[in-house]
Amino acid sequence: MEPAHTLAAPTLFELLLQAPEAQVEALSEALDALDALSVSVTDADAQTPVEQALFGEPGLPAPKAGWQRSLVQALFASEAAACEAQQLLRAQDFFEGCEVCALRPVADTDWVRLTQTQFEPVPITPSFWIVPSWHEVPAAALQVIRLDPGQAFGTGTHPTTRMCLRWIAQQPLAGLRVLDYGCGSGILAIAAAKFAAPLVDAVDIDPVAVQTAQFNAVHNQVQLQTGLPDLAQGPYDVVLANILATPLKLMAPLLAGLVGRAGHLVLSGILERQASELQAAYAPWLSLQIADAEDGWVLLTARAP
Ligand SMILES: C[S@@+](CC[C@H](N)C(=O)[O-])C[C@H]1O[C@@H](n2cnc3c(N)ncnc32)[C@H](O)[C@@H]1O
Repeated sequence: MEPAHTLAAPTLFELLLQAPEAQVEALSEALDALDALSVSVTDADAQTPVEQALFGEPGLPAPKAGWQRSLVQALFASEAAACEAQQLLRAQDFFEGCEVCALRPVADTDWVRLTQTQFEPVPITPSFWIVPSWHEVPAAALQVIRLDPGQAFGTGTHPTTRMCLRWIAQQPLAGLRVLDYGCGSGILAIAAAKFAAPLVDAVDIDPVAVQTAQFNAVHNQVQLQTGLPDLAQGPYDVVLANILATPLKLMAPLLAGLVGRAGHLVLSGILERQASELQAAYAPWLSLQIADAEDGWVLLTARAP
């Protein structure tokens, strides 16, 4: 078994938010997208005279996602991930009316067990799997990325990552130059290299993600050029970016400008209801279409002329 370098940190970090009922669902989905290990919602007014009970019919889900004032607790594997989630959430339109109550370490005495039980091998296609280092490779897995959950987003368990991976697995990438913008763990860049792309750049604003991507590339026997965003110098045949909708909108001129002639732009991290805003933001350069959808998230792709 390979050493699981990312399991060394014994502490989880809690991001505690207060949110009005209408925002709880969007907030929980976004925390999930930001690689929270778990998200739980409780009544902010519990044990007070205005406490509300939420009862569903027996056998049916609760009638609402949250209480009038909900406490949303998300656990992260690192302080950096919790801080980044906080910053990205603050920039989202649905954060209005929400507030951050705490960002603090929480003791976790059985982190290895918790992590290992939460991350099983993930099939992307019947023959392409993401497999943690402590698992045997499933017999059906002909193409494999070995990846452990750690300090950077991207384990293959989230729909936004899975949709990008499915897209990569369907493309003839031989001879193409690929950029993974916002690489996190490097999972998309590693997949592109495994699916025959000869030149792959992976960039992130978070230096820990850059390091993690390089570590994961070495452990998967692929070559990536990793670095901070300045490393990205177009034109690329494929630009992949799985970031949230607000930063993707702001980065429209930059990302569209990195795509070469007949190149592909692949954007993820976008909720269904945000697709048209993104299409409008990129319209001066590229015509984004919905190429895939999963659990309320969409994958938007465009081909340059
Ligand atoms: C949702 S994670 C995606 C990770 C991985 N590519 C995947 O698909 O699972 C988004 C990543 O984008 C990075 N990021 C956020 N804003 C960025 C920006 N303006 N420039 C570069 N990277 C950014 C974050 O640090 C984070 O690692």
